[in-house]
Amino acid sequence: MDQHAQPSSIATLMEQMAKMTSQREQRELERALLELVSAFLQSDSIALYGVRYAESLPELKLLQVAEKDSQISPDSCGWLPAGDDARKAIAIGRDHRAPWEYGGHIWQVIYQKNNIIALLQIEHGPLTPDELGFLSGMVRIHENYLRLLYDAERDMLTGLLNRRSFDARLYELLDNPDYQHTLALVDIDHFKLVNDRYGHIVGDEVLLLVAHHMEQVLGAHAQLYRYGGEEFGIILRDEPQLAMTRLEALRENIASFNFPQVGAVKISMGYVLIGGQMLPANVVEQADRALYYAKENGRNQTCAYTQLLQRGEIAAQIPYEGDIELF
Ligand SMILES: Nc1nc2c(ncn2[C@@H]2O[C@H](COP(=O)(O)OP(=O)(O)OP(=O)(O)O)[C@@H](O)[C@H]2O)c(=O)[nH]1
Repeated sequence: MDQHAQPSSIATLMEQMAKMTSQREQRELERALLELVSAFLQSDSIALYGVRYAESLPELKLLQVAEKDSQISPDSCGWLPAGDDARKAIAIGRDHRAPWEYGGHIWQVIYQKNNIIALLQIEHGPLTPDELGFLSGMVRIHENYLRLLYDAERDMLTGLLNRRSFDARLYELLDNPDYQHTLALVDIDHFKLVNDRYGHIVGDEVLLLVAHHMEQVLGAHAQLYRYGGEEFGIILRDEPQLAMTRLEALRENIASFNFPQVGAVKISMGYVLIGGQMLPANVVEQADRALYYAKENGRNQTCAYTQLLQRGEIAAQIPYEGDIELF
């Protein structure tokens, strides 16, 4: 800790707190939390790590760092197995959510929906009761805002990302194409029949289970969205050939599952490489046309827009040139 640093005034802290609670994006919210804690504790080094589990062992990824003269860029850091101190802090954080001092650091876990998703590591000596209370309170406020952000971007029924997040992600990908991505649209076959025969609640259960299978089969390779109704969107970090293999694995996985009460449920999919299209609406339209073809030609299959085009099965799409979208 810097012995000569002046404690921040209440006015400065309130301003920092207002800044934190005005954030609408997770990374900005985390950045503001670090600034606030840094202003209050006058610590020379604070790091925020993301936490995930690989075969029940915690792994950490540096998300944000507030450090004097730091050369570290969080963007260059990947997931690494948690060190002994961090592992201990996470284990203690499961029962004890208050800040905890160990090995010259203060550790504080951050929860989201009963899971530890992040870990604060603050270089600091033992905290006074006031400092402990402040840090604890700030982290609770941060968690409340994380929850609001989480709910705003998710679908209530399936827990997948919602349509709003889908649109935002497509804009992002078309604006900054980094490496290849594929968009697939998924539609449950004859889903109306499920609702008609077994009722809406069973229909909801089918949607939930389909989402669960998507997470199980594609979770590590794709972002999953509930696009609307019984339709899902998948953005795969793969070129179309590999995407096809993964999508077929999903289709077969769902087709072989015995859905409670309903029995067999099938899905149809259409996909396209993201890139070169002018607007998100063009990408969606291309995937949708491949999906429509799959539906019209037997269902329970996966169709590629580009292949259908090359084979002359569908006509080329006329891009929406007049569709001016201002963002
Ligand atoms: N249970 C439930 N049903 C939904 C939900 N959203 C949309 N649906 C139903 O999904 C069904 C979609 O039916 P259709 O668009 O006719 O398509 P389909 O029966 O799946 O037939 P194909 O797509 O042609 O194979 C309708 O019955 C909607 O009421 C939901 O959140 N829960």
